[in-house]
Amino acid sequence: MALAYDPLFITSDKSPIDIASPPPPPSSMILTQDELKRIAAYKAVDFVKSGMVLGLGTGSTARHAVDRIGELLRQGKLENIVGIPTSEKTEEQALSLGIPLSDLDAHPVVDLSIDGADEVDPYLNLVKGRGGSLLREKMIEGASKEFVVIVDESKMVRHIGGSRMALPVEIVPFCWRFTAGKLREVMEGYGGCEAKLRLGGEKGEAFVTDNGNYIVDMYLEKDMGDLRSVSDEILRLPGVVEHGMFLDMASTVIIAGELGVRIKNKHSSCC
Ligand SMILES: O=C[C@H](O)[C@H](O)[C@H](O)COP(=O)(O)O
Repeated sequence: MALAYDPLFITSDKSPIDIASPPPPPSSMILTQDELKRIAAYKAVDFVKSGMVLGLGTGSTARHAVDRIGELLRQGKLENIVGIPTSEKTEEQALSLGIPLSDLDAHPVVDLSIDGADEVDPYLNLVKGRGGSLLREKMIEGASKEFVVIVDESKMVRHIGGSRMALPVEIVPFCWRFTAGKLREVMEGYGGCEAKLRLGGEKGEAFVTDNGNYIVDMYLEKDMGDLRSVSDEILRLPGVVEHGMFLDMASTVIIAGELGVRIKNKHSSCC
């Protein structure tokens, strides 16, 4: 499907993202958030080459990238792709598109992963997992030589947690209240948080991840400061499996906005 955007608007910015800059001049073309997601996704698929092992992300943005890869395979414009899905949902989508699939056991090194994110800070640190798929995503994207993140501009934040929405932590179901309490205690040293069990079904039961675990969503009260130190403390808690901060993992972030597409590369971002 043809995209309604002007490729001349694709820019590659060497400075940190300035989210305080004045709004762009009015554009005659109003794109929906989903169209922006698709624009970012299609741009990311330009990085894909025949023969690659690809990490296939999860969520409403990554879904467009997976669709596009399927389309290019069908058209014969891509060949010999092996996809490694980051969730059962993506696996189902990829299978329906005829994308050949494998896993990290068979392919411990992934050439390129493409995935969405819930937040991106100016240093390209991410929050992921609001859709519940953070563990497999972190394993596969952590094993990738290149990790391209695709977002619409609403995902850009000044600091991790800055959207005031959930920072997910995957935990084992055993005594989840105890682990949620420990997470609150840890976070007291970093500005405090509310920590709530994520619920999934109509009957108010806990959301269960593809790995059979629960998710506690942390709502931060302040900028946490030293993210590496928060990460280490959270991961030291015995009931915690993984958290949704993806620190220093993204090599490129593609941001689609009303004015076009900006591309941020890790090595051109600040600090
Ligand atoms: O668990 C979900 C994943 O981390 C998603 O990549 C993330 O939540 C972004 O999803 P979306 O593209 O739907 O905003």
